[in-house]
Amino acid sequence: MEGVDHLAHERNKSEFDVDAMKIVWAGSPHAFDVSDRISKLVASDPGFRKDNRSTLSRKELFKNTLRKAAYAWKTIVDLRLSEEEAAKLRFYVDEPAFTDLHWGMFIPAIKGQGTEEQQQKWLPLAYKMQIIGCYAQTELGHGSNVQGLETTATFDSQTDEFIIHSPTLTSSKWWPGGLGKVATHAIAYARLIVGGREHGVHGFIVQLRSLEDHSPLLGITVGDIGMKFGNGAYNTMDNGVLQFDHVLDVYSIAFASIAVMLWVSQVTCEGKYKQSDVPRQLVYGTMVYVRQTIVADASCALSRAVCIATRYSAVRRQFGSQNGGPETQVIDYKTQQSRLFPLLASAYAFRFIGEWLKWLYADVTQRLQANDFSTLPEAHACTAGLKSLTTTATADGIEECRKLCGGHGYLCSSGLPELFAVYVPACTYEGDNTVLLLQVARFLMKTVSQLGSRLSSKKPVGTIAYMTRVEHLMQCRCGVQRGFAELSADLVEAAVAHCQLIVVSKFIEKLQQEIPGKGVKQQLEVLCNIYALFLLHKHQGDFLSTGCITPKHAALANDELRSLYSQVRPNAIALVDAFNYTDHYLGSILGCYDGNVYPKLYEAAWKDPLNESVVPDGYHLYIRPLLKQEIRTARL
Ligand SMILES: CCCCCCCCCC/C=C\CCCC(=O)SCCNC(=O)CCNC(=O)[C@H](O)C(C)(C)COP(=O)(O)OP(=O)(O)OC[C@H]1O[C@@H](n2cnc3c(N)ncnc32)[C@H](O)[C@@H]1OP(=O)(O)O
Ligand SMILES: Cc1cc2nc3c(=O)[nH]c(=O)nc-3n(C[C@H](O)[C@H](O)[C@H](O)COP(=O)(O)OP(=O)(O)OC[C@H]3O[C@@H](n4cnc5c(N)ncnc54)[C@H](O)[C@@H]3O)c2cc1C
Repeated sequence: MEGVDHLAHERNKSEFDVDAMKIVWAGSPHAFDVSDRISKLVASDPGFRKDNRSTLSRKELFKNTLRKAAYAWKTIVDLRLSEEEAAKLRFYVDEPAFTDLHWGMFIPAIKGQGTEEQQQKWLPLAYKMQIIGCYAQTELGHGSNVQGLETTATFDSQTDEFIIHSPTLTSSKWWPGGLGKVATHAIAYARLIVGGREHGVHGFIVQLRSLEDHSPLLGITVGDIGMKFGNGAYNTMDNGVLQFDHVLDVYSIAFASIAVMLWVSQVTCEGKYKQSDVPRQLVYGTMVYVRQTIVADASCALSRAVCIATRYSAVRRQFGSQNGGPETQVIDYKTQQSRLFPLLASAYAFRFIGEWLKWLYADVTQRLQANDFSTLPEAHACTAGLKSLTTTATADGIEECRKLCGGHGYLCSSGLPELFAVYVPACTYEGDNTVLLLQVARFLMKTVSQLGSRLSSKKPVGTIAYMTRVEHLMQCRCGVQRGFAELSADLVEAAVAHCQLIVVSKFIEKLQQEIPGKGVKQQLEVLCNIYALFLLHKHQGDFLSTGCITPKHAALANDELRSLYSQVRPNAIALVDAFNYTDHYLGSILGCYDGNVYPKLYEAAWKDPLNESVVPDGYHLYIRPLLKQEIRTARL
């Protein structure tokens, strides 16, 4: 029945202050207020409806996304929302679109790598959306290997301009989000050529389309690369293909390139190239920035899936009826708990590691401004490794949540298939997860060779086993005289172990902070222990081989896990309520707040276009002849 909370009995079991946990999840009372207000604003506005996406054609879907993006911008302007509120609104609109790359990469690239002069030129236009930008780095032939990019930017000292060109088919820019049909400008990465000499990959701001009629400019060929995984999903985004045919950068100011050249290097008006003495990898700065935001995104995506699966697991009953009584809630089965609760713990773990990574990125950015590059290698390794670890775990976790919901998890109305389809490219974009782990492995090898076996002593006591595991994995690999490439698969395992050590240690450090609210810290301690012991159980071979735990310890850890699952059980619904997601944002009948699943599933079925007629199109043409044997049947 509408209005009845079918999960009230679960909510009454909670042993902690849910409202206080909401603040912890949001990060602060202010952050909670903004999230709560904006999520309800979006949920209550029919202009942001999203439950029909799976029934639209690609063109209808894309046009609807453009409508929503324009409507969101109008809402932001009309309500005079702050930058923080506007970002939250785009988050809760929950539709991959060109705006993600405009705000998420194009603007950060200019802010992070542009000089004052170029920021003054481009940022006001970008903030007012008078230009729409994308980040055009990947090419048809190269994505992971940035130094393999083929697009060229040749400096013409006669005209004081750059000629951007795609010399080969494989040099076509390929994948940039927003590029296909919307972006008017790109930050394009190209090989800089000055005076016949090549100076590696640099970034350039290039105008792609007329601001008058949106037609591609002279020398620009641009379009969409076609349908992607899943039906609705990421097909709201116009990932594009772009070719430059000797584009003279005549449509914007003469000096086209962004200041990464002025910051990392310079091209003088006389056509002289001056390499400054900063690490050339600063040209990758935007990727480092996005990787740390992707870690925070992982906690959002995983928590969304876990909220759906947890609420549905409390609603669903299957088997176990005693004397005609109610069947057993599937959330009470130990197998369901052993699959679901580690994901609940991971969602909280990724939330806190995302907070720490945001601090680390801000710290390294501040140091870079003072020409202090001392923490850049660690920042690169951490952002690369944690992006890889959290996105892999989240993609796998969303799929596990779908399976935890049985058959109904496969319905679009569960919200899980689309969430999976939209999320999984995070394991690839912003750096293929294996390629990024190889960067971490390289960092660990260097650290071991510099520090000897002790990778780091600065870890909480509870992580000794985790630290010993990493050192053991590294010693086993570094000890043998074989090349990095030969050992890379093993070193990637050590890299994963290192990242897991960081997540566990930052969760423990979080618990050392002052955390207000009845029972809140206790619940987080249970979740932290679940996260740490679940991984210890999953990788117990590594831990046993280090000798720092015995088989008896491993057995005790497993017993403790079961006990911890029992402690979470009465609090599970409250722990996912703490995410404070609206039904609109969840987009899931199985995860609806009131747990009134079956009537909503049944009602939703009849809304499918296929049910607009009781006799389907095609019956008279194909089925009736079949049934009436009017088609000559093969001799049996
Ligand atoms: C439900 C949620 C739904 C959400 C939906 C939202 C939708 C929208 C979201 C969209 C978000 C993002 C869109 C995606 C955008 C992109 O994909 S942009 C393109 C991303 N591309 C990449 O990430 C490419 C990956 N490759 C690289 O980064 C480099 O090629 C690589 C680092 C692998 C190698 O670089 P090289 O230049 O070849 O360097 P090496 O020789 O390996 O190393 C040399 C030294 O440099 C150090 N290094 C490398 N990178 C960095 C760095 N970034 N910062 C600092 N230092 C770096 C490296 O450690 C070596 O150091 P050493 O010599 O060992 O001391
Ligand atoms: C949805 C989506 C959105 C995107 N948006 C953008 C965007 O806005 N802008 C942009 O510039 N790009 C974008 N990209 C491109 C993305 O950044 C690249 O696809 C990504 O960096 C991976 O590069 P690749 O495609 O070349 O993969 P590859 O490197 O070709 O990966 C193929 C396989 O090779 C393996 N491999 C590669 N190198 C090594 C190595 N050295 N050692 C071991 N294994 C290796 C990988 O692990 C992988 O298994 C997007 C991609 C997607 C899917």
